[in-house]
Formats: sequence, C-alpha cells, structure tokens
Amino acid sequence: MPRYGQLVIGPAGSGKSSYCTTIVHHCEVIKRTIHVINLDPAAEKFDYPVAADIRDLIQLEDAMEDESLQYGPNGGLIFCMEYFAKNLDWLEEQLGEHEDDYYLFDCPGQIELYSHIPVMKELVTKLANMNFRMCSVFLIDSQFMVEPLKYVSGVMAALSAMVILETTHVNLITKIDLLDKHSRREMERLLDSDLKTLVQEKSNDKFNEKYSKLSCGIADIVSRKNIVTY
Ligand SMILES: Nc1nc2c(ncn2[C@@H]2O[C@H](COP(=O)(O)OP(=O)(O)OP(=O)(O)O)[C@@H](O)[C@H]2O)c(=O)[nH]1
Repeated sequence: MPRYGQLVIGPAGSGKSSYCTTIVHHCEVIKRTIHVINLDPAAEKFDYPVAADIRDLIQLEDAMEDESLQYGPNGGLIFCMEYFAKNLDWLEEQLGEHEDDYYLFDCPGQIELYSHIPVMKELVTKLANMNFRMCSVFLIDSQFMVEPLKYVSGVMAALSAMVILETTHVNLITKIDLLDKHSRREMERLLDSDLKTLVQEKSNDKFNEKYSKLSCGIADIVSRKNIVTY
C-alpha cells in the first residue's frame, strides 16, 4: 500500500515548523496518526513530537567544528544535507512500515536545496521508491506578497522548487495575520491582477528603468502560464 506525506519546504523563517505543529494538532483532532521527521540539521527546538531527527545522523556543529572541513553555517548545512543524501537508508530504517499513517518532512530553508543542489530531488526519488506519494508544500511569508517585485521573486523561488522536485505542489502563504488592512488589499490585488501591469507600475523609477523590461518579461511569463494559480 502506498504511504502519503508532505515535504514542507520554503525559505528560512517562512513558518515550516509552525505549519507542522498545526497539522499535528489537526491530526490529533481527526484521530489520524502522523509522524513528523525533522530534516534540518541546524534545528534547535520543536513544538511537535519528532518521530525521526536528521540530527541523530549528522548535526550542523559536526560540519562547523571539524578542523578539516571548517564550514560556516551555510556551507555546513549543505555538507550535512549531502551527507544525508548519501545515507538515505538511514531514513528508511527510521520510517519503518506504518502503512496508513501520514508523514511530514520538515525541511531546511536554504534556497539552494530547491534550485540546483540535487539532495532534495534524491530524497523525493528515494521516497517514491519506498512507495511514498509525496506532495510539496512551499510556504512563503506574506511579506513577499505585498509588493509586485518581491512577489515575482517569491513566485520564481516556488517555481524553482516545483520544477526541481517534480512532485504535486501547493504554495501556501503564511503570517497573513501580521498584515494590516492595506497590505491585505495589496496582496489580493497581486493575486488577482495582471502581474505584468503591476510590475510595470513599480518599474518606472530611475533605478529600475534599466531592468524594467526584464522584470516585465518575467512577470508576463509568470502570469501567462498561470503559474501563480498552481
Ligand atoms: N504571526 C505569525 N507568526 C508565524 C506564523 N507562522 C510562523 N510564525 C512565526 O515565525 C517564526 C518562524 O517560524 P518557524 O515555524 O520556526 O519557521 P521555519 O520556516 O520552520 O524556520 P527555519 O526552520 O528557521 O527555516 C516563529 O517565530 C513563528 O512563531 C504565522 O502564520 N503567523
């Protein structure tokens, strides 16, 4: 029987762990067994029960304190994730064989993992071989959604993850409660309008003039392909 789960991804601080906690509470209410796997080697604390933890395999400090490696936090994290990708059998052991249960994978926020580093794709392939049906949930802070140029950048990041991972993909806007009325209206305008026109409005200052053609071209592709509604 297939097993089902979500890869919870998105930029640092976008709310991935908070989302996992919320889903755990929801599953408690609906009486569905759920397992949350921490895949962030730099994570420090969780508000959800951790079923398996990458830090039992490797921790960020291991890479940063090693005399021969001498990585900083970002290089260290990539090193840890590459080490994890070489040891995916460890994950298989941790996951066991719970047939009807649901799984959340709380992932690190480094954007490189969803642009050109193949680690997360290797994870998805491994999970598929283990008969998992995965959905990626890309969380994006609503701060990205209140200004056209930031919005294009956020959409591109989400699109990059979608293209790289090749799973079912859902984009989720977080922290909407922090937006004031004006920002909420702006967000709704962005979600409903022709993005190219909005970017054009913003791109007419002196600094942006040089790049406005490129920004408008990208905005046009994003809206024409309906990427924002996937
Ligand atoms: N107001 C508000 N705060 C939120 C929401 N979601 C997350 N936060 C807060 O945002 C901060 C970061 O949330 P996390 O859940 O730790 O984000 P993360 O994506 O797991 O962070 P990293 O693991 O560091 O990438 C915390 O202080 C959360 O309490 C939300 O929907 N509304």
